[in-house]
Amino acid sequence: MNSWDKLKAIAFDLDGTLIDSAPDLIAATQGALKELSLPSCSEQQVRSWIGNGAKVLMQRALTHSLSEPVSQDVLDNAMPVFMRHYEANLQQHSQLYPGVLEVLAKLSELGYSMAVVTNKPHRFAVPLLAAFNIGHHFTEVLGGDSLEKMKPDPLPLTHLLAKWQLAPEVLLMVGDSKNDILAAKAAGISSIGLTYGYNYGEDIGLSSPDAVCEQFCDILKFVNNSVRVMEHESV
Ligand SMILES: O=C(O)COP(=O)(O)O
Repeated sequence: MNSWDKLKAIAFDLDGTLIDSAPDLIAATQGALKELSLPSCSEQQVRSWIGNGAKVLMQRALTHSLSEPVSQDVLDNAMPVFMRHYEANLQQHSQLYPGVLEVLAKLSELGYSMAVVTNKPHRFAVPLLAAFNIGHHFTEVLGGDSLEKMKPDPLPLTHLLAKWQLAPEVLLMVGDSKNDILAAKAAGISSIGLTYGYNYGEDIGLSSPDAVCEQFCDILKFVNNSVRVMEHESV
C-alpha cells in the first residue's frame, strides 16, 4: 500500500505528531484531580493515558486515582472539571515539534490537501492549531467528537475520502499512535508512524505502518518524488 507517488492528500494526527500537548494535558489532569480532592498521578502516567480522547484520559486517571473501575456518574461529574482545566491550559506549555511549521508550509506549497484527524475534542483542536499558526494549512479538522466514532475506527478517514472524493491510495495518514495506524489500515490507506510521540510506551513499528520516521521532516522522503529533489534544501 506504499505507492507514495500517487499521494494527493495527507491526514495528520495532532497530539504527539504536530504538537507536544502532553504538558498541558498533564496540568489539566492533575488540576482536575486536585479540585476533586482525589489522589494525583505522575506525568509519565498521563503520557501513557493519551490517545483515545479526553473522556478516556479522564476515565484512566480516575480509575488510577480511585484504585477501582470508575462509574459513569463519577466520570460525568469529573469531565466538566477536566475540560475547564484543559481550556485554561490549552497552549500554556505545549509546543510544536521541530520541523512542523516548515514541512506543512512546503506540503501546502506542493498542493497537497491536508486535514487534521485527532481524537482530541474539536473545540480544543481548532484553537490549538490557530495558536501555533498552522490552522490555515488544513481544509478539514475532525475531532474525536466530530463523528460517531473516533480512531482506531476508520470512520474519520473514510469520511474524509468520501468528502474529498478521493480513492484510498491517494490519502496518507501520519501519526504517532497505533490508533492512527489501525485506522489507516482499516480505511485501506497508507500510513507513516512517528517514533517521538505517545504510543502507550509501545514501539510504533509494532503496528506495521508503511514507513516509520524518527522526525517530522523525514516524512518528506516518502511523500513525493518531486519532494525528494528538495531533500537537500533546509526544511
Ligand atoms: O487527545 C487524545 O487522546 C489523542 O489525540 P490525537 O488523536 O491527536 O493523538
